[in-house]
Amino acid sequence: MIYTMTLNPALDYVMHPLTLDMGFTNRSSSEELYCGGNGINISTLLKELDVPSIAMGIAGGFTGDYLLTELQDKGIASNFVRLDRGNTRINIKLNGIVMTMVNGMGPKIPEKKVDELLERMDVVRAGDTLVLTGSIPNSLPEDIYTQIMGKLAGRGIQFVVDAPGQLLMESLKARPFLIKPNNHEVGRIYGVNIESPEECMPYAHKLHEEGARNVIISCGGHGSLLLDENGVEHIVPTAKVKLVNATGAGDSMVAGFLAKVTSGEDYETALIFASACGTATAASNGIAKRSKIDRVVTALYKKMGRAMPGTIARDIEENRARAEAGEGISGKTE
Ligand SMILES: O=P(O)(O)OC[C@@]1(O)O[C@H](CO)[C@@H](O)[C@@H]1O
Repeated sequence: MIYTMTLNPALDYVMHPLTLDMGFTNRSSSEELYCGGNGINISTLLKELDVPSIAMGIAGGFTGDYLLTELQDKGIASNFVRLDRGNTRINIKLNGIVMTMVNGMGPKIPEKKVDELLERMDVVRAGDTLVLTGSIPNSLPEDIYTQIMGKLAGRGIQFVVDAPGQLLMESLKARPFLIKPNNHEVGRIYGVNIESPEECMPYAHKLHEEGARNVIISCGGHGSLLLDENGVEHIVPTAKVKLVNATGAGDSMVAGFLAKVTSGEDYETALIFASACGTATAASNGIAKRSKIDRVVTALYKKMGRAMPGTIARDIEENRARAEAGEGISGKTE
Protein backbone atom coordinates (compact mmCIF):
# COMPACT_ATOMS: atom_id res chain seq x y z
CA MET A 1 0.00 0.00 0.00
CA ILE A 2 1.13 3.56 -0.67
CA TYR A 3 0.48 5.98 2.21
CA THR A 4 0.75 9.72 1.58
CA MET A 5 1.28 12.02 4.54
CA THR A 6 0.12 15.64 4.29
CA LEU A 7 0.79 17.41 7.58
CA ASN A 8 -0.30 20.75 6.17
CA PRO A 9 -3.09 20.08 3.65
CA ALA A 10 -4.82 22.96 1.93
CA LEU A 11 -7.71 24.03 -0.18
CA ASP A 12 -6.12 25.59 -3.24
CA TYR A 13 -8.21 28.60 -4.27
CA VAL A 14 -7.19 29.43 -7.82
CA MET A 15 -8.12 32.89 -9.08
CA HIS A 16 -7.55 34.30 -12.54
CA PRO A 17 -6.93 38.00 -11.89
CA LEU A 18 -7.34 40.39 -14.79
CA THR A 19 -4.89 42.79 -13.11
CA LEU A 20 -2.56 42.49 -10.16
CA ASP A 21 -1.98 45.99 -8.82
CA MET A 22 -0.73 46.15 -5.23
CA GLY A 23 -2.84 48.42 -3.04
CA PHE A 24 -5.92 48.27 -5.33
CA THR A 25 -8.96 46.01 -5.71
CA ASN A 26 -8.22 43.53 -8.45
CA ARG A 27 -10.91 41.37 -10.09
CA SER A 28 -10.72 37.73 -11.05
CA SER A 29 -12.34 36.42 -14.23
CA SER A 30 -13.08 33.00 -12.70
CA GLU A 31 -12.20 30.86 -9.69
CA GLU A 32 -11.68 27.18 -8.86
CA LEU A 33 -11.25 25.31 -5.62
CA TYR A 34 -9.13 22.15 -5.33
CA CYS A 35 -8.12 19.89 -2.50
CA GLY A 36 -4.39 20.39 -2.20
CA GLY A 37 -1.26 19.79 -0.25
CA ASN A 38 1.40 17.61 -1.81
CA GLY A 39 0.37 14.21 -0.41
CA ILE A 40 -3.26 14.77 -1.31
CA ASN A 41 -2.25 15.67 -4.86
CA ILE A 42 -0.23 12.45 -5.04
CA SER A 43 -3.19 10.36 -3.82
CA THR A 44 -5.45 12.16 -6.30
CA LEU A 45 -3.22 11.27 -9.24
CA LEU A 46 -2.75 7.70 -8.01
CA LYS A 47 -6.53 7.36 -7.92
CA GLU A 48 -6.67 8.57 -11.51
CA LEU A 49 -4.27 5.73 -12.36
CA ASP A 50 -6.36 3.24 -10.35
CA VAL A 51 -3.48 2.72 -7.89
CA PRO A 52 -4.79 2.50 -4.32
CA SER A 53 -3.34 4.77 -1.66
CA ILE A 54 -4.33 6.03 1.76
CA ALA A 55 -4.02 9.77 2.40
CA MET A 56 -2.97 10.56 5.96
CA GLY A 57 -2.44 13.86 7.75
CA ILE A 58 -4.02 16.43 10.03
CA ALA A 59 -7.16 18.40 9.14
CA GLY A 60 -9.31 20.89 11.00
CA GLY A 61 -12.42 23.08 10.87
CA PHE A 62 -14.87 23.63 8.02
CA THR A 63 -12.11 23.59 5.44
CA GLY A 64 -10.89 20.26 6.82
CA ASP A 65 -14.46 18.89 6.66
CA TYR A 66 -14.72 19.96 3.03
CA LEU A 67 -11.37 18.37 2.19
CA LEU A 68 -12.24 15.03 3.76
CA THR A 69 -15.70 14.92 2.17
CA GLU A 70 -14.14 15.61 -1.22
CA LEU A 71 -11.60 12.82 -0.74
CA GLN A 72 -14.40 10.45 0.19
CA ASP A 73 -16.48 11.49 -2.82
CA LYS A 74 -13.51 10.83 -5.09
CA GLY A 75 -13.04 7.38 -3.56
CA ILE A 76 -9.66 8.24 -2.01
CA ALA A 77 -9.19 6.41 1.29
CA SER A 78 -8.04 8.69 4.11
CA ASN A 79 -6.88 8.48 7.71
CA PHE A 80 -6.66 12.01 9.14
CA VAL A 81 -6.24 13.23 12.70
CA ARG A 82 -8.99 15.82 13.31
CA LEU A 83 -8.20 19.03 15.18
CA ASP A 84 -10.62 20.30 17.83
CA ARG A 85 -9.77 23.92 16.91
CA GLY A 86 -8.34 25.67 13.87
CA ASN A 87 -8.94 25.38 10.14
CA THR A 88 -7.05 23.61 7.40
CA ARG A 89 -5.43 26.46 5.44
CA ILE A 90 -6.62 27.97 2.16
CA ASN A 91 -3.76 28.62 -0.26
CA ILE A 92 -4.28 31.40 -2.77
CA LYS A 93 -3.02 30.77 -6.28
CA LEU A 94 -3.21 33.85 -8.50
CA ASN A 95 -2.99 32.48 -12.00
CA GLY A 96 -2.32 35.63 -13.98
CA ILE A 97 0.40 36.38 -16.51
CA VAL A 98 2.73 34.69 -14.05
CA MET A 99 1.61 32.42 -11.22
CA THR A 100 1.72 34.11 -7.80
CA MET A 101 1.01 32.02 -4.72
CA VAL A 102 0.30 32.87 -1.11
CA ASN A 103 0.39 29.70 0.99
CA GLY A 104 -1.01 29.74 4.52
CA MET A 105 0.96 28.79 7.61
CA GLY A 106 -1.64 26.23 8.67
CA PRO A 107 -3.39 25.68 12.01
CA LYS A 108 -1.76 25.25 15.40
CA ILE A 109 -1.27 21.54 16.11
CA PRO A 110 -1.37 20.58 19.81
CA GLU A 111 1.19 18.02 21.00
CA LYS A 112 -1.48 15.41 21.75
CA LYS A 113 -2.53 15.48 18.09
CA VAL A 114 1.07 14.83 17.04
CA ASP A 115 1.10 11.83 19.40
CA GLU A 116 -2.18 10.62 17.91
CA LEU A 117 -0.71 10.90 14.43
CA LEU A 118 2.42 8.98 15.41
CA GLU A 119 0.22 6.23 16.91
CA ARG A 120 -1.80 6.02 13.70
CA MET A 121 1.41 5.49 11.76
CA ASP A 122 1.44 1.91 13.07
CA VAL A 123 -0.88 0.97 10.21
CA VAL A 124 2.10 1.30 7.83
CA ARG A 125 3.66 -2.16 7.44
CA ALA A 126 6.61 -3.93 5.81
CA GLY A 127 6.52 -3.56 2.04
CA ASP A 128 4.43 -0.36 2.21
CA THR A 129 5.58 3.00 0.85
CA LEU A 130 5.18 6.13 2.96
CA VAL A 131 5.36 9.50 1.20
CA LEU A 132 6.27 12.42 3.46
CA THR A 133 5.75 15.60 1.59
CA GLY A 134 5.12 19.32 1.83
CA SER A 135 5.69 22.02 4.40
CA ILE A 136 4.74 21.58 8.03
CA PRO A 137 2.76 24.03 10.17
CA ASN A 138 5.21 25.97 12.36
CA SER A 139 3.68 24.53 15.54
CA LEU A 140 5.03 21.10 14.60
CA PRO A 141 8.59 20.10 15.52
CA GLU A 142 10.96 20.74 12.61
CA ASP A 143 12.26 17.20 12.77
CA ILE A 144 8.78 15.63 12.49
CA TYR A 145 9.65 13.74 9.29
CA THR A 146 12.78 12.34 10.93
CA GLN A 147 10.69 11.42 14.00
CA ILE A 148 8.19 9.54 11.83
CA MET A 149 10.92 7.73 9.91
CA GLY A 150 12.74 6.97 13.19
CA LYS A 151 9.59 5.47 14.67
CA LEU A 152 9.06 3.26 11.62
CA ALA A 153 12.75 2.43 11.03
CA GLY A 154 13.66 -1.24 10.58
CA ARG A 155 10.11 -2.24 9.56
CA GLY A 156 10.85 -2.63 5.86
CA ILE A 157 8.98 0.53 4.85
CA GLN A 158 10.08 2.57 1.81
CA PHE A 159 10.17 6.30 2.51
CA VAL A 160 9.67 8.96 -0.13
CA VAL A 161 10.46 12.54 0.85
CA ASP A 162 9.59 15.68 -1.10
CA ALA A 163 10.10 18.57 1.27
CA PRO A 164 11.81 21.95 1.36
CA GLY A 165 15.55 22.45 2.13
CA GLN A 166 16.45 21.50 5.68
CA LEU A 167 13.52 19.08 6.10
CA LEU A 168 14.77 17.21 3.04
CA MET A 169 18.44 17.19 4.06
CA GLU A 170 17.54 15.95 7.58
CA SER A 171 15.55 13.09 6.07
CA LEU A 172 18.52 11.73 4.12
CA LYS A 173 19.90 10.05 7.25
CA ALA A 174 16.98 7.61 7.01
CA ARG A 175 18.10 6.58 3.47
CA PRO A 176 14.78 7.36 1.75
CA PHE A 177 13.85 5.27 -1.28
CA LEU A 178 13.14 8.43 -3.29
CA ILE A 179 13.51 12.19 -3.05
CA LYS A 180 12.23 14.62 -5.68
CA PRO A 181 13.39 18.21 -5.34
CA ASN A 182 13.31 20.56 -8.34
CA ASN A 183 16.33 22.33 -9.81
CA HIS A 184 15.63 25.55 -7.85
CA GLU A 185 15.39 23.69 -4.53
CA VAL A 186 18.64 21.84 -5.22
CA GLY A 187 20.24 25.13 -6.26
CA ARG A 188 19.22 26.73 -2.95
CA ILE A 189 20.59 23.78 -0.95
CA TYR A 190 24.01 23.95 -2.63
CA GLY A 191 24.09 27.72 -3.29
CA VAL A 192 24.25 27.37 -7.09
CA ASN A 193 22.17 28.40 -10.08
CA ILE A 194 21.30 25.26 -12.06
CA GLU A 195 18.72 24.84 -14.81
CA SER A 196 19.15 21.71 -16.93
CA PRO A 197 19.21 18.04 -15.89
CA GLU A 198 22.86 17.89 -17.05
CA GLU A 199 23.77 20.78 -14.71
CA CYS A 200 21.81 19.14 -11.87
CA MET A 201 23.35 15.66 -12.24
CA PRO A 202 26.48 16.33 -10.08
CA TYR A 203 24.16 17.47 -7.27
CA ALA A 204 22.03 14.34 -7.66
CA HIS A 205 25.24 12.40 -6.99
CA LYS A 206 25.84 14.47 -3.84
CA LEU A 207 22.28 13.78 -2.60
CA HIS A 208 22.83 10.10 -3.39
CA GLU A 209 26.05 10.10 -1.34
CA GLU A 210 24.20 11.83 1.51
CA GLY A 211 21.73 8.92 1.68
CA ALA A 212 18.95 9.20 -0.94
CA ARG A 213 18.63 5.90 -2.83
CA ASN A 214 16.85 7.30 -5.89
CA VAL A 215 17.04 11.00 -6.75
CA ILE A 216 14.66 12.64 -9.22
CA ILE A 217 15.29 16.31 -10.00
CA SER A 218 12.63 18.04 -12.08
CA CYS A 219 13.81 20.97 -14.18
CA GLY A 220 10.54 22.36 -15.60
CA GLY A 221 10.65 22.72 -19.38
CA HIS A 222 14.29 21.53 -19.44
CA GLY A 223 13.29 17.97 -18.53
CA SER A 224 14.09 15.82 -15.54
CA LEU A 225 16.70 13.41 -14.28
CA LEU A 226 16.82 10.28 -12.21
CA LEU A 227 19.95 8.98 -10.56
CA ASP A 228 18.79 5.51 -9.61
CA GLU A 229 19.84 3.39 -6.66
CA ASN A 230 22.28 1.47 -8.87
CA GLY A 231 24.06 4.71 -9.78
CA VAL A 232 22.59 4.73 -13.33
CA GLU A 233 21.85 8.20 -14.74
CA HIS A 234 18.61 8.81 -16.69
CA ILE A 235 17.57 12.06 -18.39
CA VAL A 236 14.17 12.66 -19.97
CA PRO A 237 12.95 15.74 -21.90
CA THR A 238 9.61 17.43 -21.25
CA ALA A 239 6.73 16.97 -23.69
CA LYS A 240 5.60 20.27 -25.18
CA VAL A 241 2.19 21.39 -23.87
CA LYS A 242 0.34 24.64 -23.22
CA LEU A 243 0.91 25.60 -19.59
CA VAL A 244 -2.36 25.96 -17.66
CA ASN A 245 -1.42 25.65 -13.97
CA ALA A 246 1.75 23.95 -12.73
CA THR A 247 0.45 23.51 -9.16
CA GLY A 248 0.84 19.85 -8.27
CA ALA A 249 3.07 19.02 -11.27
CA GLY A 250 5.91 17.84 -9.01
CA ASP A 251 3.48 15.78 -6.92
CA SER A 252 2.15 14.20 -10.10
CA MET A 253 5.70 13.16 -11.02
CA VAL A 254 6.13 11.42 -7.67
CA ALA A 255 2.77 9.66 -8.12
CA GLY A 256 3.57 8.56 -11.67
CA PHE A 257 6.99 7.23 -10.66
CA LEU A 258 5.60 5.28 -7.70
CA ALA A 259 2.72 3.90 -9.75
CA LYS A 260 5.12 2.40 -12.27
CA VAL A 261 7.89 1.28 -9.89
CA THR A 262 5.40 -0.50 -7.62
CA SER A 263 3.94 -2.29 -10.63
CA GLY A 264 7.39 -3.61 -11.54
CA GLU A 265 8.42 -1.27 -14.38
CA ASP A 266 12.11 -0.42 -14.74
CA TYR A 267 13.41 2.94 -13.55
CA GLU A 268 13.77 4.48 -17.03
CA THR A 269 10.13 3.65 -17.89
CA ALA A 270 8.98 4.96 -14.51
CA LEU A 271 10.84 8.27 -15.04
CA ILE A 272 9.34 8.78 -18.49
CA PHE A 273 5.86 8.09 -17.11
CA ALA A 274 6.53 10.37 -14.12
CA SER A 275 7.62 13.18 -16.42
CA ALA A 276 4.45 12.76 -18.50
CA CYS A 277 2.26 12.87 -15.37
CA GLY A 278 3.93 16.12 -14.24
CA THR A 279 3.53 17.69 -17.67
CA ALA A 280 -0.10 16.55 -17.93
CA THR A 281 -0.91 18.27 -14.63
CA ALA A 282 0.89 21.46 -15.71
CA ALA A 283 -1.39 21.43 -18.77
CA SER A 284 -4.56 20.95 -16.66
CA ASN A 285 -6.79 22.78 -14.24
CA GLY A 286 -6.08 20.76 -11.09
CA ILE A 287 -4.45 17.33 -11.09
CA ALA A 288 -4.37 15.71 -14.54
CA LYS A 289 -7.04 13.31 -15.68
CA ARG A 290 -6.05 9.93 -17.03
CA SER A 291 -6.96 10.74 -20.63
CA LYS A 292 -4.56 13.69 -20.66
CA ILE A 293 -1.78 11.65 -19.04
CA ASP A 294 -2.15 9.00 -21.74
CA ARG A 295 -1.93 11.65 -24.47
CA VAL A 296 1.20 13.20 -22.96
CA VAL A 297 2.87 9.79 -22.46
CA THR A 298 2.27 9.05 -26.14
CA ALA A 299 3.63 12.48 -27.18
CA LEU A 300 6.71 12.09 -24.98
CA TYR A 301 7.68 8.70 -26.44
CA LYS A 302 7.20 10.20 -29.89
CA LYS A 303 9.40 13.20 -29.02
CA MET A 304 12.07 10.84 -27.70
CA GLY A 305 11.85 8.73 -30.86
CA ARG A 306 11.35 5.61 -28.78
CA ALA A 307 8.89 2.75 -28.92
CA MET A 308 6.52 2.62 -25.98
CA PRO A 309 6.98 -0.48 -23.79
CA GLY A 310 4.21 -3.04 -24.37
CA THR A 311 2.93 -2.74 -20.79
CA ILE A 312 2.41 1.03 -21.11
CA ALA A 313 0.84 0.78 -24.58
CA ARG A 314 -1.56 -1.95 -23.39
CA ASP A 315 -2.51 0.10 -20.36
CA ILE A 316 -3.34 3.12 -22.54
CA GLU A 317 -5.34 0.95 -24.92
CA GLU A 318 -7.30 -0.68 -22.08
CA ASN A 319 -8.04 2.68 -20.52
CA ARG A 320 -9.23 4.06 -23.84
CA ALA A 321 -11.54 1.07 -24.27
CA ARG A 322 -12.89 1.51 -20.73
CA ALA A 323 -13.44 5.23 -21.30
CA GLU A 324 -15.36 4.47 -24.48
CA ALA A 325 -17.47 1.97 -22.57
CA GLY A 326 -18.07 4.73 -19.98
CA GLU A 327 -16.53 2.82 -17.07
CA GLY A 328 -14.50 3.91 -14.06
CA ILE A 329 -12.85 7.12 -12.90
CA SER A 330 -10.04 6.76 -15.42
CA GLY A 331 -12.55 7.16 -18.19
CA LYS A 332 -13.26 10.74 -17.12
CA THR A 333 -12.40 13.41 -19.62
CA GLU A 334 -11.01 16.82 -18.71
O1 LIG B 1 3.03 25.23 1.48
P1 LIG B 1 3.59 23.93 0.96
O2 LIG B 1 3.17 22.75 1.81
O3 LIG B 1 5.05 23.97 0.68
O4 LIG B 1 2.94 23.70 -0.49
C1 LIG B 1 1.55 23.54 -0.59
C2 LIG B 1 1.14 23.60 -2.02
O5 LIG B 1 1.51 24.82 -2.68
O6 LIG B 1 1.78 22.54 -2.72
C3 LIG B 1 0.86 21.85 -3.53
C4 LIG B 1 1.45 21.67 -4.89
O7 LIG B 1 2.61 20.92 -4.81
C5 LIG B 1 -0.41 22.66 -3.51
O8 LIG B 1 -1.53 21.83 -3.65
C6 LIG B 1 -0.36 23.35 -2.19
O9 LIG B 1 -1.10 24.54 -2.11
